[in-house]
Amino acid sequence: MKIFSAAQLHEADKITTQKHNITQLDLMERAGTQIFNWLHGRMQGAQVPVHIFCGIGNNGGDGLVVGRMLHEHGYNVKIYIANFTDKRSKCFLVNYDRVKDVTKNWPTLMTSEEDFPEISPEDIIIDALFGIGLNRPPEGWVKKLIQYINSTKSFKLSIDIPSGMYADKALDDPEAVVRANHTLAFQAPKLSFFLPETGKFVPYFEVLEIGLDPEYLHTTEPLAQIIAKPEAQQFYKQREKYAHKGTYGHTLVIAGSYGKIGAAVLSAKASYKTGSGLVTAFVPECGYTVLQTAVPEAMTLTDKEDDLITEIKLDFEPSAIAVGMGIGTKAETVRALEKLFTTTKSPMVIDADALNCISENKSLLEKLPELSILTPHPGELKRLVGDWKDDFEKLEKTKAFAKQHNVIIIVKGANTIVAIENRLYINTTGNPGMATGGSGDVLSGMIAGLLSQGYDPLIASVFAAYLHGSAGNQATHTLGFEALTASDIVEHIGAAFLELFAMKQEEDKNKNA
Ligand SMILES: NC(=O)C1=CN([C@@H]2O[C@H](COP(=O)(O)OP(=O)(O)OC[C@H]3O[C@@H](n4cnc5c(N)ncnc54)[C@H](OP(=O)(O)O)[C@@H]3O)[C@@H](O)[C@H]2O)[C@@H](O)CC1
Ligand SMILES: [K+]
Repeated sequence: MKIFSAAQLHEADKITTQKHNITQLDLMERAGTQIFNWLHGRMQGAQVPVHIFCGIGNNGGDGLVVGRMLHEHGYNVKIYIANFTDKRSKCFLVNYDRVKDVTKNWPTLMTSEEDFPEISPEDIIIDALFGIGLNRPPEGWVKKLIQYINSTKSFKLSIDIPSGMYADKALDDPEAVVRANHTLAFQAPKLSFFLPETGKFVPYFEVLEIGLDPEYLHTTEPLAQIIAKPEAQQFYKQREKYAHKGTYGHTLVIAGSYGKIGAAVLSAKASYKTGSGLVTAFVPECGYTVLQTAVPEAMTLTDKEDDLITEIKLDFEPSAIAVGMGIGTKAETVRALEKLFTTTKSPMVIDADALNCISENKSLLEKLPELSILTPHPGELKRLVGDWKDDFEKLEKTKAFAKQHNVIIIVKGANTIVAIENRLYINTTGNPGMATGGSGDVLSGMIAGLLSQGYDPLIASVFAAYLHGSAGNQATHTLGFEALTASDIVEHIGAAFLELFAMKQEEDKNKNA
């Protein structure tokens, strides 16, 4: 699924009305009807008081359509217009009149704090104050209204976007955003839903299709793309019946130093569990017995040094390499990395301390093989691309860095984001339990495991991020968040593959029935 900017959504709106010979009002009716259907399906006529707060733009117009339909269906609804300016939109005005046609309970015009209504904790609030047309932070009594809404214990449903938040830029005033329990976004989610500073205002959302012009949506380069189950299903390559272990590549995991050999164990195991035919771990001498015991399937090569990696000597050509987990940043290790980068042709995942080595020795960047995959957490990313003022600038800097150095960057976080050239892919799986030591080592091993099997670097990146989050989600079914460890993620990689097609099998069964 694609994510569009506010400007693109306005453009899509315009093109849809022109090409499909419908009016803006028809589109608003569609949008409002979708929200009404969502509510009606859940409320089933319940007489819970519903308070709809409308602005004077088209988001407010949507609120009026919902209010009219709720009235028509006998719901207990009260509509308020936050009358902060006289510049009401055309569609707002038409729908304002239409409400008056169906009820004597006319909308209340609010012009100051004195007009704020009483709201009980059991009531429902619908927030239609501002949509994607917000162009400055809400101020004065309108900001107070948002804070008043937030102070209630009522369930808050935002239409299209929580009012006070922009679709595609940083918040101006976090005190002036509706803290919605749920958001129903039209046609596509907004980029701000997925970034830490703004996403916290959108704990849950659903997308409602409103039939914007398919050609525009298909051909327009989006701000970002969402990787959810339908996309992940398409990435999967079926294994061949006559395959042998050589068919699925030989992954090399270069990891570990004294006290951090576990990073190599997790990564090597994850490569195997993701389907790599063979896995070799290259570790300092002190890791030999650990590896042979903890991952008997893996072959182990060791450095001449006991406690760190100083020279990577290989006796085979790896199909893919994951390097950096727990290796430290000593000068000898940096030299070993430099040699690796300049001599190897294998696709490569560069993680953790290897990234820190690069940050401290920027000349290494020029030596990276093309389309190497860098997997920084926020601290490592900052050391690579420099500081940022907000999440949106972080993405811009990341994209610029990826383009400049012809690499793929996987920004790890609640929504892991993959950047390549000017494009962004946002992962949707994962959970807070996965913020645990070793989780990243598992991801690196998984990406390399997919690379070894011939997945191209971009697909390996986005698919591994999806499977990694999905494995973490599977693990929570029996463990919850707190008890989840990186080893549990590894143990649930199989379940993540199975889950990928679980629904599809059900659908196929239904189709054949
Ligand atoms: N995408 C689609 O295809 C469809 C979209 N639809 C809906 O339209 C919504 C977008 O509507 P919209 O463009 O009218 O903007 P919206 O947010 O309602 O109003 C903003 C208005 O308020 C003003 N204003 C701005 N900031 C302000 C502030 N801080 N404090 C005070 N005033 C402020 C600003 O005017 P200004 O004062 O700047 O002249 C502007 O006029 C969208 O979210 C969705 O719900 C559906 O109906 C159908 C299909
Ligand atoms: K809203």
